Amino acid sequence: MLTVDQVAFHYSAATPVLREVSFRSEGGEILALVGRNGAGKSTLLRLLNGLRKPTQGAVVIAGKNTRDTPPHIISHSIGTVFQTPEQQIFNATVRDEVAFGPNNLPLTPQQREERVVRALARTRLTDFAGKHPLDLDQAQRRFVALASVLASQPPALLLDEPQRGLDQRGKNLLEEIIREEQAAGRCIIIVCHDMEFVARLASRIIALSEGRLSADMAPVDFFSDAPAMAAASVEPPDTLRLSAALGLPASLTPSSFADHWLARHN
Ligand SMILES: Nc1ncnc2c1ncn2[C@@H]1O[C@H](COP(=O)(O)OP(=O)(O)OP(=O)(O)O)[C@@H](O)[C@H]1O
Repeated sequence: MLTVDQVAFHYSAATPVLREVSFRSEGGEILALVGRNGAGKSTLLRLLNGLRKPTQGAVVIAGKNTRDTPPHIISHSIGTVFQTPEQQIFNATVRDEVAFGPNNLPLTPQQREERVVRALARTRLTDFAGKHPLDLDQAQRRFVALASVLASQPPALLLDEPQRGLDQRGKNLLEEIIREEQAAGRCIIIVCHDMEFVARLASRIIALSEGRLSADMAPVDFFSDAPAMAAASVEPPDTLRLSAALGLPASLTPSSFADHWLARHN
């Protein structure tokens, strides 16, 4: 469904930002894109959603090569929630914002309505449908941006620091929605600096270091690999540190830590 093949990119000829980046996803998985500031994560997102074209190599999403497909067509295959929701919200009501995607798809009025109602319900925005999105708080605006992407039902989702600014309830809701999208077979790519969130959710970690792919690993392997973490400037989540300190098998979540602990003491 998603192929990134030997991609290189530079904004100016002198400084390559991405080099020889390749990975694939068939969907039904959550890819966490990690790396230090300036490693090229946001640039890679812009290549994935077609806002930028690779200098070399190819990005192909749901059979469409971004090189010869306009971004508004690519957006039917890969929906983006930007780091700052204000970057993408432009309608005067939450409902219109969420309806924008479905209104541009070949759907019946009833199908459009169903998608909007469902996306509003999933993001707990039903009661705010008539409000101006910019009258909502920061966390709700993030969910407006997410709802508008969900309503279009693209096969792939790009989420840039989606958990930022959310309280625990918001993070739980976000996690629930991301897992549902994964279960529906979509490919979800999350740029994230929060390693607790990554450890809980990701099925794969794609790490960038100075514009190169430095790791494409399962989280449990990545968080047990000190050189891989150092290259991406990443610290392991607390449960991993604790399990390492106690000589227990690597645990990505408190519940798996508890299982290993109880297994040792029973
Ligand atoms: N529009 C641009 N024009 C020129 N250089 C840019 C532009 N955007 C980013 N860069 C440069 O490209 C490199 C990669 O930046 P990018 O924003 O992709 O990294 P990042 O991994 O997303 O960083 P962060 O975690 O801080 O968001 C950096 O050196 C940055 O200064």
